[in-house]
Order: sequence, then C-alpha cells, then structure tokens
Amino acid sequence: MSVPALELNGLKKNFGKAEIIRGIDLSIGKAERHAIIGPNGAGKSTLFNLITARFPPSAGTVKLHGEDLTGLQPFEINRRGLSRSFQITNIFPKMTVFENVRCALLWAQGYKYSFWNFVNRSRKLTEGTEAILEQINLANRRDLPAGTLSYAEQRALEIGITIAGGANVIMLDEPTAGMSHSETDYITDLILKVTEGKTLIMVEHDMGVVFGLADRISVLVYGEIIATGAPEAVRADPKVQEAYLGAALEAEH
Ligand SMILES: Nc1ncnc2c1ncn2[C@@H]1O[C@H](COP(=O)(O)OP(=O)(O)OP(=O)(O)O)[C@@H](O)[C@H]1O
Repeated sequence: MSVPALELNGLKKNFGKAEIIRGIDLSIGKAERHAIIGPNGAGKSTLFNLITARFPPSAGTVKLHGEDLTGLQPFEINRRGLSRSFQITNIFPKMTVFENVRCALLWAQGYKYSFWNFVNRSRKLTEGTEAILEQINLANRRDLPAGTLSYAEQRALEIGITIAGGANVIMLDEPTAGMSHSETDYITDLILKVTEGKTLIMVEHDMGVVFGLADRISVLVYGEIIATGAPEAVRADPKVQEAYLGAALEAEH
C-alpha cells in the first residue's frame, strides 16, 4: 500500500482540563478529497490547527507523506507540501489581485520583503502568477485592488494564494461560508479544478458541497471521529444520522 498523504495517530488536544480532540486516527490517501464535518464546537478547526502545527498536540502524531511533523514550525510544514486557507479572509486588500498571488509565490519560493527590483524582472514569477490567475478565473481582474473584488472572488483569490506554492496537500476551512447558492456552485467547481490530482482536506458545513466534492467523509463529534467512509455510506450510517447529519440535512431544506 502506498504511503498516505496524511496520517493521524492517537491525536489529542486538551485546553486546560477540557479534552477537545480525544484520540484521532485517520489516514488520507494521495489525491483523495476528504471532508471533515460535524456540529459546531466539535473540534474541526482545532484539528486543522493541530495538523498544521498552529497548536502542539497533547498526544499523538501527524505524518505528511510518511514523515512525522512533530516539532516542525508551520512554515516548515508548508515547505513540505501542505498549505491551508483560513476561515477569515486572508488577502491584502490594497494590493492588486496580481500582487497578492505574486506575493504568495514569493513566500513559497523563500523570498521575504526585499528584492522588489529583481521581482519586477522575474519572468518566471510573472508567468507563475499569471498561470494561477487563469486557474482561479481572475485573469481579467488582475490589476484591481483585491479589496474591490466580490466576496466569492476574494475567496477564489484566497484559494489561489493557498495553492500558489504548489503544495500537494491543500486544506480549506469552510471555503463556501457565507455564499449564495450560485457563488457556492462556482467555488465548488473551482475547488474541483484546482485540486485535481492533489489531496484535499476540507472543513465544510454545506452538505451539498461536501457530497459534491468529497471522495470520503469523516464525521467529528465531541473530538472523536464517529464515522469515516464514502459519502453514501456515511450518509446512511445511523450513528451519523443521529449525531449530526439528520439535523444538518434538514437545515438545508
Ligand atoms: N485556544 C483555545 N482555548 C480554549 N478552548 C478552545 C480553544 N480553541 C478552541 N477551543 C474550544 O474547543 C472546542 C472546539 O472548537 P473548534 O473551533 O475546534 O470547533 P469547530 O468544530 O471548528 O466549530 P465550528 O464549526 O463552530 O467552527 C470549542 O469548545 C472551543 O471553545
């Protein structure tokens, strides 16, 4: 069997006496699209923060392509091919769309705040930026300040920033939160396109998006995964219906 893209073993997180993540084992394959769903407060964001080393775990390990990430800094994990977005919009509103993506590419390539003269001359960087703008359908918006884009376009830009470094494991935290139906469909198609051949790990509350995108789903309830499997198997699981999905699907209608 090939090495999983991401592997969690016995992962736990306590805040003080509160056990928030209570022993998670999960293996996510290469090029798999995996959704993590569950009620508010179940620990989904905390789990994301553990995987990306924003929080140190209280116990357990996270492995990326078989390599234990214990003790690494978030940027070191990023360099190993894992990139995440945040629930909050994370763009520079006064910079143009083009500059936002170029900046993300620069970071990915290890540049910091200097070298602007060099940057202007760097054809490779410009071409890389243009390729990402095409992928996220924002080529015709390239010279606008990012803050003037529509909400859905800003989220698309954020996805562009997340994929800019060429990571092969992409983590998206509620990518369609706050969107209309048409915006949600638009972003779902975009995610399918830009994660082709990559591993996607996504927290999402919109069940239409989850069932449209995910190869497998894990259901997190009170810090534990109560079910993992293909969408239809998870949907039919009585434990999942009782703990979450019954209410979540009803809320959609
Ligand atoms: N830094 C922290 N210190 C203490 N408690 C925290 C901290 N971060 C999260 N928690 C608690 O951990 C629990 C899980 O929170 P988390 O944000 O991970 O849930 P979630 O599943 O992402 O929720 P939502 O769907 O609402 O975003 C909550 O009870 C929260 O109050």
